[in-house]
Amino acid sequence: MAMDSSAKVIDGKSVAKQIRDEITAEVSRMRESIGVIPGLAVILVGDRKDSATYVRNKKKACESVGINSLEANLPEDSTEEEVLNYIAGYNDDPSVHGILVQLPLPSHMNEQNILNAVRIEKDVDGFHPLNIGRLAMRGREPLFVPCTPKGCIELLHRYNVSIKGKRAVVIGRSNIVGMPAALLLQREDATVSIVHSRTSNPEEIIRQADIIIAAVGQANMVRGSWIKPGAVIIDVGINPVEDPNSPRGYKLVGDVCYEEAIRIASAVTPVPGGVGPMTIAMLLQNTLISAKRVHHFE
Ligand SMILES: NC(=O)C1=CN([C@@H]2O[C@H](COP(=O)(O)OP(=O)(O)OC[C@H]3O[C@@H](n4cnc5c(N)ncnc54)[C@H](OP(=O)(O)O)[C@@H]3O)[C@@H](O)[C@H]2O)C=CC1
Ligand SMILES: Nc1nc(=O)c2c([nH]1)NC[C@@H]1CN(c3ccc(C(=O)N[C@@H](CCC(=O)O)C(=O)O)cc3)C=[N+]21
Repeated sequence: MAMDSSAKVIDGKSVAKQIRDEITAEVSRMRESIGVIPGLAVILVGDRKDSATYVRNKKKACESVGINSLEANLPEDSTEEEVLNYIAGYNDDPSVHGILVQLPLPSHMNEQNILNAVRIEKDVDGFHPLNIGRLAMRGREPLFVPCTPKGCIELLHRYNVSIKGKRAVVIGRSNIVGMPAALLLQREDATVSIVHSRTSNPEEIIRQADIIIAAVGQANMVRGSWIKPGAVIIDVGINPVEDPNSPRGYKLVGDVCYEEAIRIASAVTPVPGGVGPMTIAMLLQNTLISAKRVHHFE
């Protein structure tokens, strides 16, 4: 069995580019036929370096497809009320079709109050409890699906990985990635197990997976010996590790040991260049969906 040479790299960066091209075409068709330009508002509180980088990337991505981007940069010591005021302003602003509050928020703020305040019609992150609730229920449809899990499923679809009836294991159960990823896989008729920090024998469970979505935040945690030969691996983790050879002094690695995984899996997403760019593409897609929906534009 030629496991070694058959493993495929799932190129999230190029799929994301393809999706951005599709969005660019739709945005200009919409502008030309009804004169509406989709708008995304991003609220960033504090000056975490990683968050600032992500917000900058989101803004650049908006510009690249012709979506208007608005940005509110609030100081770390802002009050919850100030954040809520910005949300209220964007909720009422008809030029804004999507609102994203960058997470994590400073610890003195109540994340739940803030996420609840975003109008569900503009909840392009899909984090409002009503959207998550609908995602969890059979026969209901959320207005928006969370971007990172949506990007993971989109990669599986675009690489013709069938999900129905397969055993999927999601590692991690966070509100923003693991939990909605498990719900989406279940909606796609996979048989889903969730592994978390209290799981006993995680390796044994992970080894049964035809599809693995890893969203843990632990560099290289999943080893080659934990992987069933031929499994498909979506690695969401983004972990900085020291690297004296890089000009920044660090490099980014996933939650899965890539060098080992590529020898045994049938397909693997790299880090960087895997899920990250897809997250941003899905955010643009959700913003477009929102603008189309309010303006009844097909
Ligand atoms: N590519 C992208 O677009 C994105 C990437 N990320 C990256 O994905 C990773 C996960 O992010 P996020 O979900 O926000 O992280 P969280 O820290 O919120 O959640 C981590 C989850 O992993 C579980 N976990 C932690 N340690 C272990 C372990 N040793 N074994 C099994 N499970 C474990 C935790 O379990 P428990 O619930 O028991 O605590 C928790 O459910 C991070 O590296 C983050 O940077 C995040 C968002 C988007
Ligand atoms: N409300 C909210 N919504 C989010 O979607 C959200 C959030 N908060 N908080 C933080 C996480 C993280 N996240 C990423 C987005 C893009 C990349 C990304 O583009 N990564 C590139 C490059 C990374 C780099 O070089 O720094 C890659 O993996 O190739 C990574 C991570 C969105 N998140």
